[in-house]
Amino acid sequence: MNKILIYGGGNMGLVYAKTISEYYHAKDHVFIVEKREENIKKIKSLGFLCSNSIPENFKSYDYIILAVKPQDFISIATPLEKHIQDNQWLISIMAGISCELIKENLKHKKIIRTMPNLAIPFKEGLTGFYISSKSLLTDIEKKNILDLLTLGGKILEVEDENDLNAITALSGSGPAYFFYFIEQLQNAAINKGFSKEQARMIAIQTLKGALKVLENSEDTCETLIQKVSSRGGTTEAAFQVFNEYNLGDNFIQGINRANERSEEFGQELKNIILNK
Ligand SMILES: NC(=O)C1=CN([C@@H]2O[C@H](COP(=O)(O)OP(=O)(O)OC[C@H]3O[C@@H](n4cnc5c(N)ncnc54)[C@H](OP(=O)(O)O)[C@@H]3O)[C@@H](O)[C@H]2O)C=CC1
Ligand SMILES: O=C(O)[C@@H]1CCC=N1
Repeated sequence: MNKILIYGGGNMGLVYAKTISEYYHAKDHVFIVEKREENIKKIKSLGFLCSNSIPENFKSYDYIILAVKPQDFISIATPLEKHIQDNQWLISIMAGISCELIKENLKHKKIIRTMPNLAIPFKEGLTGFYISSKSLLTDIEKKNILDLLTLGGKILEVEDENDLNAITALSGSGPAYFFYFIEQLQNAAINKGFSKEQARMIAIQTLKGALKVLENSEDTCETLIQKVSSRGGTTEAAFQVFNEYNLGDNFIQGINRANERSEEFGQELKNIILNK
């Protein structure tokens, strides 16, 4: 059984701790390094090993998941550089931080950069990943890492690391886009007099139904939209308004901005390092 240390016990760090421990039916091979006192208390109350600094037996951990915010990477670089062992693989989930930047700051080559999403605990996540220094990865290590990433759902390897910025904007941030649209449907239902519970049920069931249709169909989304739209009917009327406001184009612009934001993280971190 592999031992895994998670640096950063916030939303995603905890998601990984829970997912890994549920899979192994054990918690004692997961260690979380977290700085926030209230988080440490919560993590310990869930039965995980946790402290605000690297544990004495750090060497015994096979994989180190970097789960702090991109701008906090620099705060973990110094302690990690001191302790990191040649055999340990780093699995970063930080948006926008390149393997090169991690390599330079930790003087360590074994890095997998990944981009998961919030659906990992339900095994319906999508994790894009890029392997830096592939030649250093043994078959057994590759299997272990892919097994670990697959615990959360589907995986997608990219050969060009820049594609991870796009994955971040698409499926990393993606759940939030859908929550936004669902919220609008809920708000519309509430405005029409339905209770909050009814509005939530209407929105969720409509989404589930649409997803089922899509998954079980070979039609494109465009064809499916046509199938819902009776000529001169309500759906067509809604789409006339959506098109008038360029909803689709605006949505894509938002995704493009998220992609740029992911690219910016790396540059911002470089500036922080330069000004230190
Ligand atoms: N949320 C999501 O859906 C996704 C997030 N990601 C990536 O995952 C990473 C984590 O995101 P998320 O979990 O949302 O962020 P959180 O802020 O919830 O979690 C990060 C945690 O790390 C702590 N931390 C910061 N610096 C240190 C340090 N030096 N030592 C120990 N702990 C530290 C933070 O404390 P404090 O708050 O006090 O700074 C915080 O509790 C990010 O890099 C993000 O890009 C990737 C995919 C999806
Ligand atoms: O919003 C963010 O920056 C992170 C990366 C993808 C999802 N959450």
